Formats: sequence, C-alpha cells, structure tokens
Amino acid sequence: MSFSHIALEEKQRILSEFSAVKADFASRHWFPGTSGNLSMRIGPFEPNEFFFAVTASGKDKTKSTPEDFLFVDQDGKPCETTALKPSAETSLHREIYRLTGAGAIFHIHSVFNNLVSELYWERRAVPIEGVELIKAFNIWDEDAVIDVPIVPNYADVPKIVPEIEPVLNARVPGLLIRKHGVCVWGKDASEAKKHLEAFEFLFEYAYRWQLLKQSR
Ligand SMILES: CSCCC(=O)C(=O)COP(=O)(O)O
Ligand SMILES: [Zn+2]
Repeated sequence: MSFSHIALEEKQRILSEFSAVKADFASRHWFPGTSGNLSMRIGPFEPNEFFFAVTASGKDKTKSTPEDFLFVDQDGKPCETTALKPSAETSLHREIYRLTGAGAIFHIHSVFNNLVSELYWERRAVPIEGVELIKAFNIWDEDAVIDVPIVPNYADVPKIVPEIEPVLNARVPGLLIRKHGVCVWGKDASEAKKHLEAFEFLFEYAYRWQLLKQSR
C-alpha cells in the first residue's frame, strides 16, 4: 500500500494522538535540551514496507507547533514534500519497527536511564529482579527477573543500528543506549507510554537499590 492510500482521517487521528503524547511527556520534563524523539506507525505493516510519523529533528519538543512531525517510510524518507528533517535518530526507530512491528516508539533522555546504562555497562544489561512493576510488560511470573539490554552510543547514529538486533529480547519492550537514553515501544502509543513510565520507575529503583546495598 502506498502512503497516499492511507485515509486522511487516519493521518489526522495519528497526528492528534501524537501531539497529546508529546505534550504529556513535555509536562514530565522528559525532553531536556531538545533531546528525545517519538514516532507512531500508521497503516499496514510489512518488515520491508511501513510508514510512521516522527518528530522533526532539533526542535524544542516542549513546544507545540504545526511543524512538530512528519511522515516517513521504512527507509526514513519523507512521504510528502516538506522542509522538515526527521529526527537524527530515525534509523533507530526504523530498525525497531522492522524487528518488532511495534505501533509506537518513544526515546527519552533521563538522569536515571543514563546512570543505569553506565552502572551496568560491563554486563551490557540492567537486571531488574522481582519488582511488581515488571507486570507493566505483561510479565506475570512470581519474582520475575528481566534484563534491559544496553547498546553502545556512537555520534554516528546509524552505527548503533546493527547493535540492536543481537540484544533484542522479545519479553522486554525497551533498550538503553549507553549514557544517552532509552528507546521503548508498544503495540500503540498508550502501551508504549505505559512501558516508558514503568522503565523509568524501574531504572530509578535499580540505581537507588544499588546505592543502598553499597551503603549497608
Ligand atoms: C540535544 S540531544 C542530541 C540528539 C538526541 O540524542 C536526541 O534525542 C534528539 O535528536 P533529534 O534529532 O530527534 O532532535
Ligand atoms: Zn537521543
């Protein structure tokens, strides 16, 4: 299906949901210093053909303007004529869509996601053990243990892309980029938002628990 075959009402619905999510995240101070980028997929999904709306690069994401988003294809190419540039990290979103078929992907920088990505860098994953909020990922085992993968950060973002597939864990809808931020996903924007809230809680917990253990 070509992008032009997707109904205008569907495009408007996605953009209005997208603006609401972005405003919500801004109110939580999740976009310090223009960081962060968000995307939402639209229309049918095939690993080699899909479309998504993504935040424009370098903008202050706490502001709401008519130029906040653009639609791109699976190669990150704009679907419509625009002067906007897709996020510099669009290649990460493309790869995560390709591998997971997710409906929305959110990337933010926070102090706790940066801290744990460095604290656990040597094992390349943040372990989270038996915390109730793991259930937000639809993991219901008693005392579940999960590992949130960490990939290296490179200034040349496409160099990060091949690091993703080998560490992807079907149970864990997120990954950390070392001393950079987190990418999380879900079947739609509300599930991805739930996952992001849970991850941020769990990262703060993991960091504080480590400090507490060391001080005892
Ligand atoms: C100022 S943050 C550096 C770039 C980054 O990591 C980020 O999340 C925002 O990049 P974008 O191109 O999406 O604005
Ligand atoms: Zn970033």
